Amino acid sequence: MSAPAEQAQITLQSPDGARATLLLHGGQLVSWVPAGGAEQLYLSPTSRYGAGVAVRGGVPVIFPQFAAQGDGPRHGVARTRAWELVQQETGDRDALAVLRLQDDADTLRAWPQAFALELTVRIAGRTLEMELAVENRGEARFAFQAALHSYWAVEDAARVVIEGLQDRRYLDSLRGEEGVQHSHRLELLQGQPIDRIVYGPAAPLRLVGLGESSTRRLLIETEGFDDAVVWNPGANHGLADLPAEDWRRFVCLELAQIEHRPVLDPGEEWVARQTLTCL
Ligand SMILES: O=P(O)(O)OC[C@H]1O[C@@H](O)[C@H](O)[C@@H](O)[C@@H]1O
Repeated sequence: MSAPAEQAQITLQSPDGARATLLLHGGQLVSWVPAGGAEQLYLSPTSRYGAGVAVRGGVPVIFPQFAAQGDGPRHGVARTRAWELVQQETGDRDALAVLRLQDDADTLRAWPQAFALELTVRIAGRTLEMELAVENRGEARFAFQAALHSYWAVEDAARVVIEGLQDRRYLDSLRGEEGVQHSHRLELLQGQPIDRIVYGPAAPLRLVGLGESSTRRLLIETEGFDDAVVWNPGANHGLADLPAEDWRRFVCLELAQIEHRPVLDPGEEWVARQTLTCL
């Protein structure tokens, strides 16, 4: 599914054939096709678009608040605003774009801090790199949360296994209970919702989709993000911007900074990355 043509978008194509599409709205990556591969991101065909709206799918940028863990808009102010393109380049082996968002009268009403975000997206071969930089451009210290809320396309969410979260403490956001995952593999339950914040996940993580004809493996590595979120709304989701059956079509595995909020003094910057490799 691609975003409507009237949405302002940037297309990246590396010489080896990898492709990606970013919307200026939300600075949101909505498509990544590695060289010789298939679409890796889920984008809801019934997503809404427009000012102030969150697009359902791709990789929304969550900042400065995760979910309802603060007084501001749910999942923050970055995913519902227009970003600007500040750089786009095609190299010998890669293609990249840098998008920027900074505070304005609207964001200051929602969160009274002067900030700048820069998102760098680079594709090459079967790899995608996303770097998020947060800068304090104001005169007061601030703390924040952030996440790259990635919707990975899968054949069947009920047949997905996530590896690499073993022995990690997690918060089950549906039950409000903490637990520890002991097993090496987290298997998603048939049609049941899952919503977990996993603290201090091991890197790398692996998302394994057991398809009818083949097994798909995505390797997820991070520098700078301490947490991960696993989310799927399950069969009875009731989400207006998601077709009833499409809970099967994706799993959100998001790298995030939730438990320990980075604190930035005026002029300071925080940077974190996620690198995906389609195995
Ligand atoms: O519907 P939203 O605001 O995009 O949020 C989707 C999901 O995002 C996940 O990151 C949260 O862990 C879930 O609790 C939430 O339901």
